[in-house]
Amino acid sequence: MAAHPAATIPDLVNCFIIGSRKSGTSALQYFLSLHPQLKTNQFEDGYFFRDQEYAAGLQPWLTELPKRRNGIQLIVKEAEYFHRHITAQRIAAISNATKIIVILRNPIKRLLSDYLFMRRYAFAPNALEKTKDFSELVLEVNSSKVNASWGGVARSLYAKHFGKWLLNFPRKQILLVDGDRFQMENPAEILHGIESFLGIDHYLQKDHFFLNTTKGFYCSRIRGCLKEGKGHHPIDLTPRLMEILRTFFEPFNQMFYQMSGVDFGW
Ligand SMILES: Nc1ncnc2c1ncn2[C@@H]1O[C@H](COP(=O)(O)OS(=O)(=O)O)[C@@H](OP(=O)(O)O)[C@H]1O
Repeated sequence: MAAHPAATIPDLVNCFIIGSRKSGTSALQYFLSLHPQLKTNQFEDGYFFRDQEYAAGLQPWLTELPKRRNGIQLIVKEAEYFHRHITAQRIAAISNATKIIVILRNPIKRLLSDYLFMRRYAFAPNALEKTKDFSELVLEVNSSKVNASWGGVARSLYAKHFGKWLLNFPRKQILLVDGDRFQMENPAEILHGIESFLGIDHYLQKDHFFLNTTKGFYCSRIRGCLKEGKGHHPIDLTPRLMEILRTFFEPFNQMFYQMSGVDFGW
């Protein structure tokens, strides 16, 4: 296990929302931040997988986080942690009592969202997503074989990533959230379950939220919707490509259901 300048601090952060990327992590964090017993990070900094920052110790990282007061829990959201395997080991080494929330969406929908996000916002001008169509990236050249070496596909192989977290955290310390349901329904019921998981008061109610029909997403009545940039119109895939992707992901999904004990029905 990686050495770290800090001693183990059992409840350094009460809970991490670790991903997966493009599954609704921001909405989950935003809605939870309405709870008076929760504080959350403002920026995602990838601290636990960035070797240089991690080696510098906890103090600089901690100063960026909200201060915890009695009775207030700290939740840190970093959508990249789920598939960055070193993170599980490093968090467990420092803060092994911390709880973990994983929100997951249908892996094909997640992959599409990931692609569209990179196409719009990737910093690197030579990012493949900027110049290539989805179908060019997702299949190997002149083939109907899925290109599993493309990061977008790899990030949707949930069994592979979840296994690393199970090696480092007891299953009961990890809560799985259905990101498709979270997006489509009033989020209050799922948030109720999260309040129970965290051991905090049941505060968030259905009437804290409303469906913004223009955006097609639930928003907070008091604080409004998530910032622009969240919520893309999906692209249509041909039935053939859809079938190739379904067949490809099926065994990984089944493996994930077995490992987690939850059948998401993807
Ligand atoms: N209430 C609400 N408002 C806006 N968006 C919502 C909401 N609930 C779920 N979602 C879905 O969240 C998707 C973005 O996921 P993340 O926040 O995890 O993305 S990120 O990895 O942090 O960039 C985003 O995906 P895209 O639609 O592809 O942008 C949404 O589908």
